[in-house]
Amino acid sequence: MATHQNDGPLLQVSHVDIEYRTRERQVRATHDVSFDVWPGDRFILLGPSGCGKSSLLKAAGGFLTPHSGEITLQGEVITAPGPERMMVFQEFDQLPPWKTVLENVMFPLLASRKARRAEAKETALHFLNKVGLAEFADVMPHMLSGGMKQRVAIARALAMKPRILLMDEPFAALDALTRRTMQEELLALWEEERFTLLFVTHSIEEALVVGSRILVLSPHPGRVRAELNCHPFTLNDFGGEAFQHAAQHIHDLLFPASGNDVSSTSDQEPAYVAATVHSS
Ligand SMILES: Nc1ncnc2c1ncn2[C@@H]1O[C@H](COP(=O)(O)OP(=O)(O)OP(=O)(O)O)[C@@H](O)[C@H]1O
Repeated sequence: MATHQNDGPLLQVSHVDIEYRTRERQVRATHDVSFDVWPGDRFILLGPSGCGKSSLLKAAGGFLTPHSGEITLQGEVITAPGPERMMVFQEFDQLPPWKTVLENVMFPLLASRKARRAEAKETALHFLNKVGLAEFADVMPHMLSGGMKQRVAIARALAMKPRILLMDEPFAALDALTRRTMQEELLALWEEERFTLLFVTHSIEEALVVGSRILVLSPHPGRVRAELNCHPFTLNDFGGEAFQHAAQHIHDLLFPASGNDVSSTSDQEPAYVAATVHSS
C-alpha cells in the first residue's frame, strides 16, 4: 500500500476551528487544533465526549469545512470527500443491506472506476480473506454479527488502497471481547499493509493499544492538550505496570483537575512517551 510517497507529513491539520451554526445557536467544536499525520502513523484523536474528535475526522474526510484553518493531504487542501480518504464508522448499518458482502466491498472500487468488475472482485476477495470473511462473500449483511460487519467495512475501505484510513470509534459498539479481537486484527492488518490511520476513540486503553501517536484533546471546544509518541503496547500488556502507568499519565492529561500539573514534562514522565504538553 502506498504510504511513503514523499518526505513530509501526509495529512496536515493547521489551526482548525470547527463551528456548527444553526438558526438558534452557534457551537464551537474545536479551537486552533493543529497536528501532522505522517505516512504509516497510527494516529489517535483522544478526548472526552463532545471535544470535536468526530468533527475533525469528518473535516479530514471532506464532509465538513473548517470555519478557519485548513486541512491538507500531501499539500492539497481538502474541500470534499474523495476515494483516497476512506472512512469506517461506528454504526453497524454502514453496509447497504441489499448487497452481498462481496458486492459491498466491490462497490466503491466500481463506483470510483478504480477497477473493472473482474479486478474489483479479485481485490475484494483478497481483502475479505485478510479480514477472515472470504467464506461469507455471498452472505447478506443482516446475517453477520456486529464484529463481522465492521470487518467488512474495514475490508471495503482497505480495498480502495486509500492514502489515509479514517476510523470513527469503529469498535465502540462491540462487546469487550470482540473489541479486543478487532483491535488485535487491525494491528495485524497494519503490520501487513502499513496503511496510514487516523483513529478516533475516547478510550485511553484503546488509544494505547492501537496508536503509535496520540493527540490528547481538551473538553469542549477541543484544543490540543498534548501529543504523545507511544511505545506500542499489545493486548497482552493490559493490566501490566507500564501500561497502567501510561494510562494514568494520559488520564492526568485529560483530567488535570485530578491534581496533576500537566504543564511540565517532568523527570517522572514515563519512558515510553515523548510528550509535548500544550498549555491552554
Ligand atoms: N451537526 C451538528 N450540529 C450542531 N452541533 C454539532 C453537530 N455535530 C456535532 N456538534 C457539536 O459539536 C461538538 C463536537 O461534537 P463531536 O461529535 O465532533 O465530538 P466528539 O468528541 O466526537 O464526541 P463523541 O465522543 O461523543 O462522539 C459537540 O458539542 C456537538 O454537540
